[in-house]
Amino acid sequence: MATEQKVQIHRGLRDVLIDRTRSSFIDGDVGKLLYRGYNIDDLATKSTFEETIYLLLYSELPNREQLDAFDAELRANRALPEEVLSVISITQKSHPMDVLRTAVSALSAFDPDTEDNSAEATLRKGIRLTAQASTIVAAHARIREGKQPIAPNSSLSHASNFLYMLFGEEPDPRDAKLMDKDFILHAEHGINASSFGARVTASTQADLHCAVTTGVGVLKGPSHGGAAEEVMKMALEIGDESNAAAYVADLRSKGGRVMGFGHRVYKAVDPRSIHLMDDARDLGVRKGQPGWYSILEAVAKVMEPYSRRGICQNVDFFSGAIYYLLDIPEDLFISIFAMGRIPGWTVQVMEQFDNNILLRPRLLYVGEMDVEYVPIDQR
Ligand SMILES: CC(=O)SCCNC(=O)CCNC(=O)[C@H](O)C(C)(C)COP(=O)(O)OP(=O)(O)OC[C@H]1O[C@@H](n2cnc3c(N)ncnc32)[C@H](O)[C@@H]1OP(=O)(O)O
Ligand SMILES: O=C([O-])CC(=O)C(=O)O
Repeated sequence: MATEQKVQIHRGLRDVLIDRTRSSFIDGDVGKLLYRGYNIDDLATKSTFEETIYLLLYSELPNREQLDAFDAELRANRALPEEVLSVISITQKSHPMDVLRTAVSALSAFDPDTEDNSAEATLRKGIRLTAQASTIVAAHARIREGKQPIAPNSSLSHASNFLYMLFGEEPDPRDAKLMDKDFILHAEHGINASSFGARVTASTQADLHCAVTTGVGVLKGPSHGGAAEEVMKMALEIGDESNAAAYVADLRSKGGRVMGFGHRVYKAVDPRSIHLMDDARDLGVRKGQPGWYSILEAVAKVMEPYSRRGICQNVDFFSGAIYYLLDIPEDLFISIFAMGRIPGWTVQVMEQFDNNILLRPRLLYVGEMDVEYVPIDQR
C-alpha cells in the first residue's frame, strides 16, 4: 500500500510534464511564448486571428489562397441553428460562461461530425466551434437585454463581426484590430487548467464538443479565465490611482490575492500582458478615459516587490480594462477569453487523440480503513 513515506505527491501537478506538444512553448523564466515556434510578439503585431489559428490548426503559416479558403470556411460557419438560439434564450439569466458551455454542448446535436474523432473531423468541428462561439456570446448578450440577436455579417473579419453582432454597428477598425490581437494572445497556452480538462475528456475518447464543453467550464474560475473580470472589479473599487497602495495593503492583510498577478509557469512578466498593457493605455487615451490604465499601473507599481519574487502580471491584468473601454459588459470578459481559446483546445485535443493515453492519475488515500458498517437504525 502507498504511504506518505513511500510516494511523492505532486499536488496541483506543479511542474509535472504529462506529454509532449508541438503546439506552444512557454519559457516562464524569461516570459517567452511561441505558437508552433513563432514568437507571440510577431504574431500579435503582424498576424491576424484567422492566420494565427490556421498556424495552430495546420502547423504552418498559410499562403494567401489557403488563408482565404480558411477564412471563408470560418465565415460560412458563424450562424447558429434556431434550436441553439432557443437554448440561449431559455438559459439567458445564467452567467455568459454557463450559457456558452450549454450552447456548445447543445451544438453537438446539430454537428454532422459530432462523434467522429478523426483528425479531419476534429479540425472541421474546431473551425465550426470557433466561428459559432462568437455568435453564441453576442446573441446571448443581446437576448438578455430583450434585443434581437444580430445575424453574422460575412463581409467582416472574425473580430470585427463579433463586435458588430454585439453592438449592432460595424466597429471602428482600431477597436476591431484590438479585439483581433486579444484573440491571438489568448489562442493557445499549453497544458493550462482548461486545456488539461479538455485533454482529460479527450483521453477517454469522448469527442471535441465534450472537450470544449469541459474547457469552458474549467476556464470560468477566477484562478484561471475569470481573473480579468475580477481585475476590472478591483479597478472600479479602487476608483483612483491614489487609492491603489492602500487597497492592495488592505487586501493582502486579509490574505487576499491581487487578481491578474501570479502564474503557475511565468515567473517573469507574461509576454501577452505587455501587449495588452500598451493597448489598454492607448485605448484609454483614445476613449478619453485614461484613469483605468493609471489605476492598474499604480497597482502594478505597488506589486513590484511581489514581481521581484516571481509573482508578476499575467494576461488577465490588462485585458479587462480593454474590454471595459470597448463597452463590453464585465461578465462577458471570460467568454471572450474562451472564444479565443477554442483553437487551442482543439489543437490540444488533436494532439491527445494522435497519441492517446487515458489521463488517470492517482490519489493517496489518507482516510480510515476497514470501518465496520453499522445498519442505519443502530447508529
Ligand atoms: C489566464 C490565467 O489563468 S492566468 C492566471 C489568472 N489568475 C489570477 O490572476 C488569479 C490570481 N493569481 C493566483 O491565484 C495564482 O497566482 C495562480 C492560481 C494563478 C497560480 O497559483 P500557483 O502557481 O498555484 O501558486 P500558489 O497559489 O502556490 O502561490 C505561490 C505564492 O504566491 C502567492 N501569490 C500567488 N498569486 C498571488 C497574487 N495574485 N497575489 C498575491 N500573492 C500571490 C501565494 O499567496 C503564495 O504565497 P505563499 O507561498 O506565501 O503562500
Ligand atoms: O497557462 C496557464 O496556466 C494559464 C494561462 O495563462 C492561460 O491559459 O492562458
